[in-house]
Amino acid sequence: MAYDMHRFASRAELADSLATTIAGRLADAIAARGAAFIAVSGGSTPALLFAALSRSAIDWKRVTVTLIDERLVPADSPRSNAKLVADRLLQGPAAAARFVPLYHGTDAGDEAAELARAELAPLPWPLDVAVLGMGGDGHTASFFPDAADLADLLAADAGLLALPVEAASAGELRLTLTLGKIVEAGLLALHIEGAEKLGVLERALAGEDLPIRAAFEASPRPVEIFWAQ
Ligand SMILES: O=C1O[C@H](COP(=O)(O)O)[C@@H](O)[C@H](O)[C@H]1O
Repeated sequence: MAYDMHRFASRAELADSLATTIAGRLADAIAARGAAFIAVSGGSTPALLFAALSRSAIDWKRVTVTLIDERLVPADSPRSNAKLVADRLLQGPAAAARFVPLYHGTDAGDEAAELARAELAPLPWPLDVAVLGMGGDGHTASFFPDAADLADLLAADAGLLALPVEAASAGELRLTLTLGKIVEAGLLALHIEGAEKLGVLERALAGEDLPIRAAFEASPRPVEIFWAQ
């Protein structure tokens, strides 16, 4: 397991630094092949990051944005990660980006996964950037510790692209990108904030069997950890 730890004095500094790093990777991808592809997480953590990233002066019309994971809820639900992206990231210059959601109007897990796969398959894989978050329970993407089939989900064929996830602690049914597709990203960043999450991450890195550990184990390159108190 390899990683680089980037610590910041404030969450605003973290957001600016991570946004600059991501924008640089996207600009490099655009220069190299005319397009860039990023998957972002939802939840409560990324709002500041999204605001900073949305202001980046890159050629956003060449950028495709999708989600690391999603709750199977309508796009106007406050629980929707797509809503967070629409409200906070796809603003200003970044409004020109193409957004590919994971939720397509059904909350039936297998059907939702099939619809998402059809949208995801033609995208320009591998991801240039994947931004993971982590819950206080050690989940990342929608790999929840109490998902009955967690081992199968983590080991799923990367080519499946999207997997349905059911876990009591997750609330709604969810979709997640496969771990294999996430860790293929040219830049795999983990964005976490607060002492509690840092403690959870440290336990995972020390050997505790939490889902976040699987991302580090699967990643072929160092995971870039961005943390602020
Ligand atoms: O459920 C989710 O939680 C994680 C972490 O969210 P946070 O609110 O603690 O920041 C997030 O990475 C994931 O995308 C989201 O669906």
